[in-house]
Amino acid sequence: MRQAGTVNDTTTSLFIKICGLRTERDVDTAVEAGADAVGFVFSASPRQVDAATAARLCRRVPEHVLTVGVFRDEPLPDVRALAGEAGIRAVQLHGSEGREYYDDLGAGGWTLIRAAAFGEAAPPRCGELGEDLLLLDAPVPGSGVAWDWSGAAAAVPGPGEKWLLAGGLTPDNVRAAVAAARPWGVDVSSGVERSRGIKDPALITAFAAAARATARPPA
Ligand SMILES: O=C(O)c1ccccc1NCC(=O)[C@H](O)[C@H](O)COP(=O)(O)O
Repeated sequence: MRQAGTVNDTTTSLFIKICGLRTERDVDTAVEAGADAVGFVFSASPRQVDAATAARLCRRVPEHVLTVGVFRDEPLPDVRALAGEAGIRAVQLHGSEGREYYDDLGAGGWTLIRAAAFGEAAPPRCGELGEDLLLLDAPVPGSGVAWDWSGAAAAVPGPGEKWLLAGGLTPDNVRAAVAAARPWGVDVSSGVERSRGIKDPALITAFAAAARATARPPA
């Protein structure tokens, strides 16, 4: 069973995160499809949820699935308050939050996910800011825009590092994306939507099945 501050690393399957969930049906579909993590966006977005909604949705999520709150440069007290009220177990940060910000949330017991756009001057390394997991994304998060994943395998995390690939993934391209980038797991939002901010249960199920059928590349 996964604890706060850790992520499951006991299988050779890809870790699968479905992000931007807003309804009971979204959550139930993702859990039934076998997601390892579900994400709730608290930043300004068509997918934004408030703390009460996230709390209601989190209560439906079984213990073995990680609940993740997504933030971008919000004041730290707001993140603590929203994450606490919602009862989420992990915080995913997309902005320019620094080491002290990570340390504070880490001390609060939250699993920490650092999102970074690939192509930054210095290739990111998982753990640099105290995060448990790195997420390599497109320059605009949640945009559904793919990037050149092929550069990531060689240039970014070292062998065996935990990192999630995100940005423009879909049920149709996830297999090729994993072969190109060699991530530890995958994260999707736009690619499982029928219109911006509205999830499609059939696409969630198809994405999870396609990702589940793709073995995690060896470290
Ligand atoms: O989804 C948003 O609108 C959003 C807003 C602000 C910060 C992060 C946001 N989303 C993060 C994600 O949903 C994922 O981590 C990832 O970027 C998914 O991207 P995509 O599958 O390309 O939509």
